[in-house]
Amino acid sequence: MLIGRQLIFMAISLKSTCFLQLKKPEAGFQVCFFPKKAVISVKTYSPVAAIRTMEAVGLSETFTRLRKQEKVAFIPYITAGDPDLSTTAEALKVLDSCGSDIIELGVPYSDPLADGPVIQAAATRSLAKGTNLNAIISMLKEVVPQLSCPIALFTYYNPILRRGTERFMTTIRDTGVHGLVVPDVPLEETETLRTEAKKNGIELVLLTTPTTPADRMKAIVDAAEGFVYLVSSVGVTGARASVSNNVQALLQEIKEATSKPVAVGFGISKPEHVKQVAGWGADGVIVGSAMVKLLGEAKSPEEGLKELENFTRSLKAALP
Ligand SMILES: O=P(O)(O)OC[C@@H](O)[C@@H](O)c1c[nH]c2ccccc12
Repeated sequence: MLIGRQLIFMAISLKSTCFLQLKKPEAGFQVCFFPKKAVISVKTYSPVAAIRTMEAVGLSETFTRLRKQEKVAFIPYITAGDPDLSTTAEALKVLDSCGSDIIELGVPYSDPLADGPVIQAAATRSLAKGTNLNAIISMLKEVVPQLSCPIALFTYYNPILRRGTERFMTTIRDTGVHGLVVPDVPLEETETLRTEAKKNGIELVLLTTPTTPADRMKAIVDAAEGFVYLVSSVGVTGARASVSNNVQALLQEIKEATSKPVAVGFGISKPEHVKQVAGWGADGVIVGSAMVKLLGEAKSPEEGLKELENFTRSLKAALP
């Protein structure tokens, strides 16, 4: 039997035990082996993905799986290095184990023009601690293999520019990152980013806002990978008392233009918000500032992690 590239396998089922013989196991295939169930699962890898060691699948595939189960993705955002990188590592594990479907991890930046006071303050604290991209990368190399959900790295363009797009993409690919969100690059300027991201198996998420004109929104959703990020309201990030009713109509408009998954972010901070947005037909909900605040303002990292866990569980419980 021929699957993908050169894999030829022979399965011999002996009562309840399966044996697989791989002619070319080094060619980038993973074989899952279930001794008691006589089930053979063969996961094909592209050569790029073969570098990865963790189990998580990419962003689009995560949404495909969730859609089949009629579930809505829960996507928390935290800023790397606040209060410190070892707490971020623990926070990623906590968020993963509480059922997050994708985690958006922010690279702190000195001029975060789309961020409100909470994430700005988190970035400032993180930078003051000396957090930089190299340190984030080393942390991710250790932690990503322990996570079952994919990571979408969030960064303003400057750190990419400094490193060079090509090198940036190969570096994040090697850590096992699956997606990328860059809020300050307009669609017209994303070509190089998209090409390099694609080469490295990274899905580049694009954002649309309530003030994006219809034909521009269409161009954005056509080019978006992983998912479309619907910014719920104009302005900057930060918890709000309610989610704008306008989001329902915006979701409908986007869904008429694309079958790609759409996740809503900005201002979502309570279980009621999460429930409401899911009820309006979103494929995912993104919660940032409310998470960042818990971690950044806790009396100790341990307390912050505990609060993060409780909060994540309460938001998850509000989703179908
Ligand atoms: O913080 P909020 O309002 O919950 O929004 C999500 C958000 O934090 C995250 O996706 C994000 C953080 N910084 C951003 C800048 C632009 C767009 C999105 C973001």
